[in-house]
Amino acid sequence: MNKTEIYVLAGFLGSGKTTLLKQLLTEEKRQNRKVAVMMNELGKVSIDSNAVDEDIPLKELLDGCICCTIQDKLESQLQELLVISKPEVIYIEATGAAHPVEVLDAVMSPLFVDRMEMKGIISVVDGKRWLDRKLLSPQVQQLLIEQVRHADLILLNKTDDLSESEQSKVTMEVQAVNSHAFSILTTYAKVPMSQVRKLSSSVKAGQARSHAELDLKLSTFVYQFTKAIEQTEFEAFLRGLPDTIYRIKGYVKFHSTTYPMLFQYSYGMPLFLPENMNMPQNIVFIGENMNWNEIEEQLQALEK
Ligand SMILES: Nc1nc2c(ncn2[C@@H]2O[C@H](COP(=O)(O)OP(=O)(O)OP(=O)(O)O)[C@@H](O)[C@H]2O)c(=O)[nH]1
Repeated sequence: MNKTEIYVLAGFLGSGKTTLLKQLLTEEKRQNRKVAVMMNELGKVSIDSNAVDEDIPLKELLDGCICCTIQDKLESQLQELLVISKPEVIYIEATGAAHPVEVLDAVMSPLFVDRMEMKGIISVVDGKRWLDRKLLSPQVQQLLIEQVRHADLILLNKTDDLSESEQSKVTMEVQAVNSHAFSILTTYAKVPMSQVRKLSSSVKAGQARSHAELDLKLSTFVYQFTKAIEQTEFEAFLRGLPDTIYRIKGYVKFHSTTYPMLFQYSYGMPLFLPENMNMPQNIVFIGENMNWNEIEEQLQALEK
């Protein structure tokens, strides 16, 4: 099964996400790739959807943020795209108010995570707004920083509004917040497609890297259980996890249960909910500075 590549376009209101989306769609079309788009806007009516040509499957999530109020809707629409349209790539434009960890969380559903390859988060930064960020409320400043901190590729956009010294200042400040992501100065979000294709933020079981290698940034890891495991051993595994794991969710089958249980874990708190049918035993992890290889070994040990 060919997996669909997923890219999340993040960045504050007005930074240039839709402008970027248009560039990417033009380039994908030129390369004859099958594309789909999901757009999330906070208002009741779509403003940016005319940026997408009619022949591209488009799902719109209006009047709510994908990271909170309309997560279920996102799940069903994404599943429909993955199962019916089966594009080679899906671009998801998040609202400017979305936190990257929560967007990843909303997108990586254990029900169909094996159909997709999370390629990464591309954050667009409005250079002037970044330099003037002290004028914004502390919450908004924090959001701007989080959107940069968790990105896999950063576009320092609207450079036509910046002097050369301001461009260097934005570059230095952004790299100080996130030195792992490639950052690039752009006007009208013109980014070389080769930079976009290079991204890869997910790790799948069996693909883990060398032992010492940490994923220094935010990354995701997917494991598929093939057997039932012992609940007490799983709970002991959870207690030993580092606090840089923000989220785990998925379906886990225990020796004591007939069907896999829905399992949710955020910021250290586990929750188990019984299911009454067989679910794919995928489990999704989202964390930062993680050696997923170690986690994979511990999970394999639970299955022995
Ligand atoms: N001067 C200048 N304007 C730009 C640049 N990139 C985008 N814009 C303009 O900035 C405005 C906002 O761009 P969008 O791409 O709509 O930004 P967005 O992040 O999608 O905005 P929201 O959907 O409101 O969050 C538009 O008028 C763009 O034409 C740039 O590099 N320079």
